[in-house]
Amino acid sequence: MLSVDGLTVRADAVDLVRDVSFAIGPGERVGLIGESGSGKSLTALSLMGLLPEGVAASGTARLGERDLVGVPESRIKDLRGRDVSMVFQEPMTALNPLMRVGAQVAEVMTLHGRSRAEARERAIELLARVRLPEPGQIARAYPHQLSGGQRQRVMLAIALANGPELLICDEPTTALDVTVQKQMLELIAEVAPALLFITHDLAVVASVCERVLVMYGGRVVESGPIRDVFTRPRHRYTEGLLAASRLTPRGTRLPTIQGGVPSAGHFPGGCVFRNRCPHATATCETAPALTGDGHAHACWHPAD
Ligand SMILES: Nc1ncnc2c1ncn2[C@@H]1O[C@H](COP(=O)(O)OP(=O)(O)OP(=O)(O)O)[C@@H](O)[C@H]1O
Repeated sequence: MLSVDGLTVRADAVDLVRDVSFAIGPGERVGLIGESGSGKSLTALSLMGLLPEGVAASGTARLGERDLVGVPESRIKDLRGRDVSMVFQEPMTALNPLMRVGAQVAEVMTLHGRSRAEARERAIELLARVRLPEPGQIARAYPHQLSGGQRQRVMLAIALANGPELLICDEPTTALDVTVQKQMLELIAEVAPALLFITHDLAVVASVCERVLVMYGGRVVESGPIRDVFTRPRHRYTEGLLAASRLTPRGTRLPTIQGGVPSAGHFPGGCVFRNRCPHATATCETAPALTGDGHAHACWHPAD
């Protein structure tokens, strides 16, 4: 459904993103990881027609039959927020502080042709869909009256308003505390029609996505199912990322605890794997007894 081929992003004759190709099918959740400056955001912004001035994309990106790259702003404007939409890291800068949130959710629908009455009604349904309590009341609130997590849910409601085929999230939970982050990640995984999810955090990508693309120096250096990439990384950069992450790298001999159940890691905010351990050979279970906070993660895989 989304098909990106040879995407290159350039500024002042310098390639910032080089020859990136990937596809995302309906319902698929794909992570885009890589260090700061590796080109993740520019890749995403290219698909939204939102590159900064002086930065240009070439190559092809198609959503179904529609071109996203190399088309005039007038054309991409019709697709943006309707067929493909994006949730950014900081909702406070994306929301209009002077406008009630219900009106902001409704606006993205009236811009794409819905009547005002219909848009207002649907805005409340959307606020309920992103699990905001008392959606009617929230609709009348201004952004500063909501918590960071609530504002991010409003952004998600806006992104979903026109029933997009693809949702792009760029570090959507980085600014949130761990418990709120976990709830938001679960919600995104549940509601995204198809997802491109950008993050620095490998544990987050393992909890939300089925497939992952690893960017380094503007290129995709590795891609595949999470399980394969995280257990058998082929690129040295991916190995380094895994070693530096909260995930246990392949081949680590894990301590045995409590009747022979070995533990792979402890995630204070909750087990991000929810029994879907990315290690190919792992048996995995949540083991509340381990720490008493209900969120220890027990996971075993053999050393080489
Ligand atoms: N407007 C611009 N003009 C020139 N170079 C830019 C511009 N925006 C970004 N870059 C450069 O392009 C490269 C990729 O940036 P990008 O924002 O896509 O990285 P990223 O992987 O998303 O990083 P982060 O995780 O920090 O957001 C970086 O080297 C950055 O400095």
